[in-house]
Amino acid sequence: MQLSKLLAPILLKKITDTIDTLDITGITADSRKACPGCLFVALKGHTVDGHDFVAGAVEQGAVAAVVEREVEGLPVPQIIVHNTRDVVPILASTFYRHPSHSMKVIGVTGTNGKTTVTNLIDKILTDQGHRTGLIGTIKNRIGNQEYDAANTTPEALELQETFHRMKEFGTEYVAMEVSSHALDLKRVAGTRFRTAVFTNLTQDHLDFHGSMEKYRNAKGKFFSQLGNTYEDRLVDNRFAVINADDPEAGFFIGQTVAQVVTYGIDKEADVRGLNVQIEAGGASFTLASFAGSIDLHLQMTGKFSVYNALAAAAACLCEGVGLSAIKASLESVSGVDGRFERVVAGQDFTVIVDYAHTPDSLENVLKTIREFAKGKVYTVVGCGGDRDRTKRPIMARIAAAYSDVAIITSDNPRTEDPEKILDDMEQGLTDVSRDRYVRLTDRKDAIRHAVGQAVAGDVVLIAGKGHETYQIIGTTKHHFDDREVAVQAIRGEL
Ligand SMILES: CC(=O)N[C@H]1[C@@H](OP(=O)(O)OP(=O)(O)OC[C@H]2O[C@@H](n3ccc(=O)[nH]c3=O)[C@H](O)[C@@H]2O)O[C@H](CO)[C@@H](O)[C@@H]1O[C@H](C)C(=O)N[C@@H](C)C(=O)N[C@H](CCC(=O)O)C(=O)O
Ligand SMILES: Nc1ncnc2c1ncn2[C@@H]1O[C@H](COP(=O)(O)OP(=O)(O)OP(=O)(O)O)[C@@H](O)[C@H]1O
Ligand SMILES: N[C@H](CCC[C@H](N)C(=O)O)C(=O)O
Ligand SMILES: [Mg+2]
Repeated sequence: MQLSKLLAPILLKKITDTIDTLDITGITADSRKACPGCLFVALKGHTVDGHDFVAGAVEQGAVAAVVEREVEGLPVPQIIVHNTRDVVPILASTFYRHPSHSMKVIGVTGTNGKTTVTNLIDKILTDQGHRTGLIGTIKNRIGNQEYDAANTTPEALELQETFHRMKEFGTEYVAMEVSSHALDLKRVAGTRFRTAVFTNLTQDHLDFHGSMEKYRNAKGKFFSQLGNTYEDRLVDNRFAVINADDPEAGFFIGQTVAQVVTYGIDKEADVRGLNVQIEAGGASFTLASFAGSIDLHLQMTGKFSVYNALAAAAACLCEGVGLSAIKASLESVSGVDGRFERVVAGQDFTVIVDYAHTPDSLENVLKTIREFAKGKVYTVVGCGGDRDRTKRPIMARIAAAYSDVAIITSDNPRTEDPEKILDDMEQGLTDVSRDRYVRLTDRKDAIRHAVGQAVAGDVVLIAGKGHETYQIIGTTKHHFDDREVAVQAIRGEL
């Protein structure tokens, strides 16, 4: 693509040399991925500054660079802009010819439930015979082809390239998770969304956002940007699907000019779950909506699963999918990888692996378990290193409050000292008696201990890692799968 065409929509401060005849073959923000003929964009990161790698990118073949400040001695033209992070999503979307404009992209944001809701939306739309794509924490998928996901929401360049490949494949619908980091770091700024879904807002990521208000405002941007240009509104409908029961529902509704569709259980809503029954093997409810009412029996349990099903149903009702089709798809889902996943290896007690890594999700999962546990509840839980420190004592307190025994342990300590993370967790246990919790730094020891104590009728919850198949210690990823370790522990092979 001609560089001058690519730069047309961008407000430039200065160009250091003529670019009239320059064609570029690609764009990258990572010097290590620079190819001959590409454009390099220098981003200031949390660890390093991309401006320090412009020369390296040029050595690898970059023919021009977009920068915030001129780098001395470069043999290629430099395009100087005010903020490269603002510019990169526009460049990415323009380079790939705005792929999100020709698909219906349904984005899901919220502290908990994004992966589950996107998977449910994807299931309903795929069952309708649509070509679909999925972007999220566990994996990205185009048709039947799966790709590893480094982040829940990819950086703008990777995202637009993924959209491009989806479009080439003939994808009609994309269900994607939109994290608050992505909103803050402008990863989705170049994306046109058909629908924005809000699940809930509770504490997480305070290390990154600084306060709950800033965290909420980051998510608010998703709704304020939805269909907010005149041109956008002329094209087709935009929907904001909002959890009416969340205390912040009003805030999110107030942010958007899109058509609001609410869902909920406790409060009046456009798509409502009535007569909710939670059992060990699933959840039943009546879905009452503007399209009629229908009874549903989910294989997934917990009130939170009803919310996730309602969110997915509301988003798909906006697409004109019929209620009975929605029911059939939702009822056929046995669960999502690593979310309330049962581990069965011949034992006479229940073992559940779940991705609860926030105070709210842990509380929800434990409340659900408490509703059907006949015996004792053992909870294995840790908190991630290099992440929100303030959630650590809260999560430990929740684990102890709802369990007979809480086993606090490590969950991706990353570059922090695992013992310090456990010290932080223990701050929440100062008034909990010592026989109600155990501290075992090694996650294998913690799982072995919980499984070793459990007898018939008991429940062991292993929380925090879900689908993850690794434990990050320092900067090294070691293979670790809670489900595998649980099976080994049950079989006495640990
Ligand atoms: C805080 C955060 O989001 N960090 C992301 C960020 O890393 P960073 O700011 O440290 O980047 P950096 O290493 O300083 O590099 C700055 C720039 O220099 C470039 N560079 C760097 C080195 C080099 O040799 N050459 C070079 O050009 C880099 O490509 C980059 O453009 O940019 C990286 C490259 O795209 C991301 O992988 C990284 O995500 C890290 C792995 C991460 O853990 N992110 C988490 C916090 C996150 O985003 N989580 C949310 C989900 C949360 C949830 O769902 O609950 C998510 O969407 O995944
Ligand atoms: N609607 C919900 N409300 C509260 N907790 C939920 C909800 N849905 C799922 N959970 C809990 O949160 C955990 C994570 O669910 P899920 O992976 O769907 O969320 P997520 O928002 O994608 O998380 P992440 O931010 O890590 O990507 C689940 O394992 C479950 O414990
Ligand atoms: N998306 C979340 C995942 C947390 C998963 C948990 N296992 C941890 O490592 O803290 C994050 O990056 O904060
Ligand atoms: Mg997710």
